[in-house]
Amino acid sequence: MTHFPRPCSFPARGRATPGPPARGQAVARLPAQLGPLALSSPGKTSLAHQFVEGKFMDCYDPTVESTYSKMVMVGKDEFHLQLVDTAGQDEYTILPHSFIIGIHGYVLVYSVTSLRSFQVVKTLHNKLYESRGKTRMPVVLVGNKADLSLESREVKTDEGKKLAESWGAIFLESSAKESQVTQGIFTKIIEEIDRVDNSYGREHNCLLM
Ligand SMILES: Nc1nc2c(ncn2[C@@H]2O[C@H](COP(=O)(O)OP(=O)(O)OP(=O)(O)O)[C@@H](O)[C@H]2O)c(=O)[nH]1
Repeated sequence: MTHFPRPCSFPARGRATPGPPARGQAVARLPAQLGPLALSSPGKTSLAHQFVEGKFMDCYDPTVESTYSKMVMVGKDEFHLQLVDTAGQDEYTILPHSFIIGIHGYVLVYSVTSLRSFQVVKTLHNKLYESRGKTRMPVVLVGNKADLSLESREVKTDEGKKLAESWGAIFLESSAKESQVTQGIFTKIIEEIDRVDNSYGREHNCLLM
């Protein structure tokens, strides 16, 4: 039997379009797959919510677009992370400029229980890479819902690992139910943004420091 998660009782998440990033801000996006049904939704909002609020939401509303803000300490440095949780994507989505301009890094989320979501992140990565002029881009690939039973798994850990390797990206499996694992995703993307940015040279350092 197909299980549809209950809708969230609070008002649907609204649109909050981010402005250009200020100095010292790191902006990360979570584009993922189109999710008219919760079953095909990999858990971007749940990860963002766990990261910012420290809670797991066991309900589902399709995301429009939301922006979260959080100060994050990585090592001795403090970052102001602006996080854009995007509406679900699919392989036919034409990426808007706002996905590219002023965005420092991407957390690409698929669900380990959905092969389709894995295929969609591949397409999304290609589109982002092309749109950004094939420059290095900080990416963390996340296989979410790893807490679900082995029988429901459609993407093996190794497949995720290999894909991330082929991109030169970081790979993690996660469960939005687990606070520490979720925090780890955002620490990694900040470290990755910092690493890639530093390797460009001093001028770009200014944007992040
Ligand atoms: N078991 C389990 N369920 C999860 C996890 N992450 C999210 N979910 C559930 O999956 C459903 C969809 O989660 P969302 O966070 O709304 O997914 P989304 O990617 O933002 O979805 P769209 O807005 O459609 O793009 C919800 O019912 C969540 O409770 C997880 O790590 N484990």
